[in-house]
Amino acid sequence: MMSDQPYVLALDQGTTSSRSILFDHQARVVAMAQREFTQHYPRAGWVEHDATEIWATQRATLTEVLAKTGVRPEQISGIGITNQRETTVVWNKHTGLPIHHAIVWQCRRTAPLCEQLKTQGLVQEIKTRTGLVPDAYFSATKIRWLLDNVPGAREQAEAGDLLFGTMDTWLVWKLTEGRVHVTDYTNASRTMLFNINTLEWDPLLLKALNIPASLLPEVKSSCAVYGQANLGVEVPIAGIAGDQQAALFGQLCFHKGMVKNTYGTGCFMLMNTGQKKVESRHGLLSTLAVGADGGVNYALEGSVFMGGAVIQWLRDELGLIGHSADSEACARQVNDTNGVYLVPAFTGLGAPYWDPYARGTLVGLTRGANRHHIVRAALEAIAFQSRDLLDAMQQDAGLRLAALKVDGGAAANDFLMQFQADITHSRVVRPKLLETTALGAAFLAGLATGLWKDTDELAQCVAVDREFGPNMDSQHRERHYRGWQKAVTRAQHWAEPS
Ligand SMILES: Nc1ncnc2c1ncn2[C@@H]1O[C@H](COP(=O)(O)OP(=O)(O)O)[C@@H](O)[C@H]1O
Ligand SMILES: O=P(O)(O)OC[C@H](O)CO
Repeated sequence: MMSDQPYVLALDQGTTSSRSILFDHQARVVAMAQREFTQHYPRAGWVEHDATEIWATQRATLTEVLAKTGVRPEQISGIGITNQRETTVVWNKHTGLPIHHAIVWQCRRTAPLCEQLKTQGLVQEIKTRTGLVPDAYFSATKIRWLLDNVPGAREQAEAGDLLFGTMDTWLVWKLTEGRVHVTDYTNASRTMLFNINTLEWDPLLLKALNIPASLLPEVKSSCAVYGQANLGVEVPIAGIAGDQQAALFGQLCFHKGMVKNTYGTGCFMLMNTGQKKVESRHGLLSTLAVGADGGVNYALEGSVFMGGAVIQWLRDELGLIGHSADSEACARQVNDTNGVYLVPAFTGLGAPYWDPYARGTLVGLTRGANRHHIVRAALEAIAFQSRDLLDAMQQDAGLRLAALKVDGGAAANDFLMQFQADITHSRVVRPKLLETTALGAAFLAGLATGLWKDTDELAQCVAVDREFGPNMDSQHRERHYRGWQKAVTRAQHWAEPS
């Protein structure tokens, strides 16, 4: 079989773009295609995507990759799907049409509903059952909002006519032409409706949020055949994982204590904690991940909402740079930030602060501050937020990390990576292939279909590009970090709860 089907196709459905990447048996990228799609901001703090446009862009990239390479669908052993997590779409199962735009993970519209959950005394129940904190970030309150606000939705849901999905579920539904309604454990664990102890949808939370169970997909392992995609011939969909868990797998963090940090739109640091769920005492989440055998492992996660997105903001809203990559040269024009700190709390602060009312703040400005200082402060902010996560993680796990594995688009920035090593006093290890999210999905699908036989074989496919060693004296490091912490206090609790 291997010689006839030497390829695996990863569909990476991200927050700002849909990508398809074709890998060969050595996990080399044969071809890649990418399409951006529209970000809708109907009100301050609200973010939506059109799921129909997402499907169109994803399908177009798939077609493009095959056309570019001349690879035929029958040569593909399997499809792996990885996706922006939590983003919620609800559709009618008869027409296949979404009832509303998808509500994106970044969207803050359900913050008041989360306040209600807190006053109902559900904080501890949510934490124990789902590993999460009541925050607008997760899918549960987004589903509830759709049922309460889209005319007729509640009645249709009660009648069993509606289906819910995160983007993995939506893509599988489309690829199988409405035959399969499924998700995997990692995506389910981000909904705030899934019990990560029993590995089942949680009846108490469904009741508390008034969400009919008939909306929910079947939950399966991340490494399994879910159904056949119709690409002219049938190709098995054989791997699904939320993008951060896929990156953890793609970075070969199958075992307890291994950590990766992804610098994409947001920053997401995950530590595999093996078969044991670790409950954080420092504002991190417990979530599901994928173990070496493709089965369920637990992870600690720190989620930062604004990572590379702050660089896009410098580019698109402030016009300080022409391209994201220009941020590096711009930051290197100056030796420091001249006392400037930027806290990019544009959609509140995620871990470890969980403050939906925090807002972006630029502090420490003096007459000498220029655009180079601000750009440098933005890059440093990405690393400071990651240090917040790493400190919390090391305290929760009771260990000191020797090395941080990094990936994602902004990990290409050498200035950022060096500053990350300096400010965390850790080695930072960057792989040759930064697309570890897609790689993780490809690995899962390749394992499920027998393209690769085990994780030892996967390890042969991954190579290090560069390591960054810490090079900042400890006094300077801690003084600078204290400056960041002070700046964070200025950003917190800024917006008025509505
Ligand atoms: N060289 C760079 N320096 C800093 N940021 C970068 C660089 N290249 C890309 N980025 C940022 O990384 C993000 C894109 O990374 P990517 O992993 O593709 O994100 P996502 O999967 O979340 O869409 C963008 O926010 C972009 O601004
Ligand atoms: O699409 P990304 O890479 O920004 O990832 C989004 C995360 O999955 C949100 O939890």
